[in-house]
Amino acid sequence: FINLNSPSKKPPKTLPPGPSTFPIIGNLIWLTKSFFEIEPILRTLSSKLGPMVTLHIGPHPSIFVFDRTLAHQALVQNGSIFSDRPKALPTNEFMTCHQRNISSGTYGPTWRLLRRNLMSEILHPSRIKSYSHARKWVLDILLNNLMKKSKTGEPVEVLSHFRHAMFCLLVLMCFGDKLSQQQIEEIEVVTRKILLSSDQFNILNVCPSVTKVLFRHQWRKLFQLRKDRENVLLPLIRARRKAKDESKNKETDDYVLAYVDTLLDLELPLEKRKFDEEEIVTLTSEFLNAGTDTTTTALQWIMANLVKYPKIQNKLWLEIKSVMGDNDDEEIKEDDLQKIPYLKAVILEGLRRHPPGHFVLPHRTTEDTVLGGFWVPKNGTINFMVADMGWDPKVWEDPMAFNPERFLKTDDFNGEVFDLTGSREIKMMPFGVGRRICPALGLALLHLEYFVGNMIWKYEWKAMDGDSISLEEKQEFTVVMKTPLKAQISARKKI
Ligand code: HEM
Repeated sequence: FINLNSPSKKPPKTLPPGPSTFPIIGNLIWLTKSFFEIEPILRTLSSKLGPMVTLHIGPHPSIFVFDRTLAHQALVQNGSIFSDRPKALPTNEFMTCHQRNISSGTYGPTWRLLRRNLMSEILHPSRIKSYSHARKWVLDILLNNLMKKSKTGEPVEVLSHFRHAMFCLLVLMCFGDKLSQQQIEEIEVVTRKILLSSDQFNILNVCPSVTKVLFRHQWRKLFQLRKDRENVLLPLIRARRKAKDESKNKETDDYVLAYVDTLLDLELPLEKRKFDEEEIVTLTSEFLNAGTDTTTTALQWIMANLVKYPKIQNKLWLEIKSVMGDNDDEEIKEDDLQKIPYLKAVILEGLRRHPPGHFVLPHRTTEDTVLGGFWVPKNGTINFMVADMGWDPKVWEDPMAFNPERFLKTDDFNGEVFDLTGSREIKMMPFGVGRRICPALGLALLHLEYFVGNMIWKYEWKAMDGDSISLEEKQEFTVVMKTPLKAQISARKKI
């Protein structure tokens, strides 16, 4: 790795290899493609060209890295150069109030302030603990809904139940109050609409001055989506501000600090003003997007594998039983989770085999630099092949098999519990690594362990007669099951 600012180094000026392309038109065509369409093309290119591949997408080269050692060199060892985000495409810029949120924010004081606020105010372990009654409330909703549905005798299509549970939880963390199921559903509908429509608006980013005329209906649709989001979220933000002003949010038993509370008084470091309402809508909507879809997707993949492989499900249940004893009526408490190492192994294996995102969010370099012997230009976009790293046969034996046992062999990890942050070495990176690593890694793992553990403890899950669970993938906002999981669910018999 060479820092080109060092005068003694002669920089190579060769970009990583890539396919030949028609200038301008070729660049524009890539812009219209989703990551899911690009992924297999990149894989084929990498098998011929090596661990780094360049595509010319839009005005700057986009570099894709397959190699975990190079990912570590870039994101961990040289994080200050590789942690910026590219300038947002026009449609994203519009939806994020000029990138004024965490995930698309440029590497600088505003991003730092927002990220630190989220991590210290909401994602700090003691604060996460304060939401434990919310998790119990949501677990009851989820278990009741699943059981109600299964009593009809029909196989249960679980995805909508998982998603609703995650929305109940994240909406509560975001806005503080237990909203009605109808209000939560409204938020769910508008958030999903925005997530699912992002590819549909890709075309608008090709010469916006032209598409604003040619595709004005599409632009109008995008405006309407932003308005719909505002209509649903703004009343909640205002209600919380009013409550704060009137009662100074007395620390009563019911009171929990919500994400929106922490945003109301925050001051933009450069502009020296508070965030306006539209910006707070963007930030709360980011919280809901980032927290619900990823976890819902992971939940579905993990439960699908437990249905597909009953032996693994049974082993997990027996291990839970060894901790819970005959307390069949009790749910697994959060403090009990760490006593069930096989549960952690199942979750890690789920995230390795089926990471919800097959890429990280695009990063941008702040300097000319060199990685893997190639030039990475300043302002170049660089991304990392998350799924491929978790499936690397040089690291993982029989990588496409679902085998949680691999996470129990601590000798493979120098006698330690597996480190997901990749700080010393990357073996997989479903949450990214380095300065842009998912700030909610701990919360996400807790949600997955708590809900998967309890769903297996309370119910037995079986495939429908004659049905084999298909692991085929489909790209939505995350990479989801092409055929959503349907299962027969029954209460565990007392033994
Ligand atoms: C299984 C669940 C989750 C997975 C697999 C996941 C994965 C990721 C990944 C891959 C990134 C991008 C890292 C990069 O660009 O290098 C990311 C960023 C982010 N995630 Fe998560 N995430 C999950 C859950 C959550 C939850 C529950 C929240 C919030 C409540 C959240 C909030 C964020 C935010 C704000 C960022 C942007 C960080 C930044 O740019 O500094 N995520 N996540």
